[in-house]
Amino acid sequence: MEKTNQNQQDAEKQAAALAAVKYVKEGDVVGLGTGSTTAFAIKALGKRVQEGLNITAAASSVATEKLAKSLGIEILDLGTLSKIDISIDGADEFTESLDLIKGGGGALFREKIIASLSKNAIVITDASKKVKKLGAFTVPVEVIPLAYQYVFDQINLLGGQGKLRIKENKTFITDNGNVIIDADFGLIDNPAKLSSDLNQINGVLAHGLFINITSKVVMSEGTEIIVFE
Ligand SMILES: O=C(CO)[C@H](O)[C@H](O)COP(=O)(O)O
Repeated sequence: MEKTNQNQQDAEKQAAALAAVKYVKEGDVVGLGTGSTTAFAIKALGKRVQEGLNITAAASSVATEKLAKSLGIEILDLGTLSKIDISIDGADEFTESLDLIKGGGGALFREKIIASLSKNAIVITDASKKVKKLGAFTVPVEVIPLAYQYVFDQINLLGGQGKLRIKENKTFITDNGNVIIDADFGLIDNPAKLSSDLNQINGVLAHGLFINITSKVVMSEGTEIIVFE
């Protein structure tokens, strides 16, 4: 990506993050996603905390937990929570019907738990993430390692082309100790059906299709903030 485009995209990410952080209220339990857009939100939230806002938070990744703690945000154990008031997370793609592909950063499982627990699951994006149909971005599928080949073959039977995620010349391992298959299904006509088909494969911990979980998408485009809900 050219530098000016990158700067523009970062400015949009930050603007969406700042707009979303305004929804957080005193006393809220806040779910924190993972990624570069969410990092802008965590920093803005940290600032509000330093100014006196009382909140607690749940983190979707080790990286997010580390960043939040460094800013003075108290982190709760996700496994003990039955509800989250509001969550803020990014996405790799979204449609106007609020279906998403997530997991580019590999935190999809905990992100899905956080979004599922959230009364108000807010997604923040720059304008490049909005699509008519999901699927230009491959669907991340988190797989328990011993089921790798089985899941790979099942993805193939569903019409997908899987690829083991590699990062810095090594197999990418998630915070949960699993691997990720990035699955290319082409443009997806029926994301809800594909989501349910992937859920039924033994060995799949989670996949990056987020269907009917999101409350609103706060998107920044140029100088405008557009909210889809
Ligand atoms: O799902 C995610 C991590 O698992 C991220 O929210 C997604 O990849 C978007 O990342 P970024 O904000 O860096 O563009």
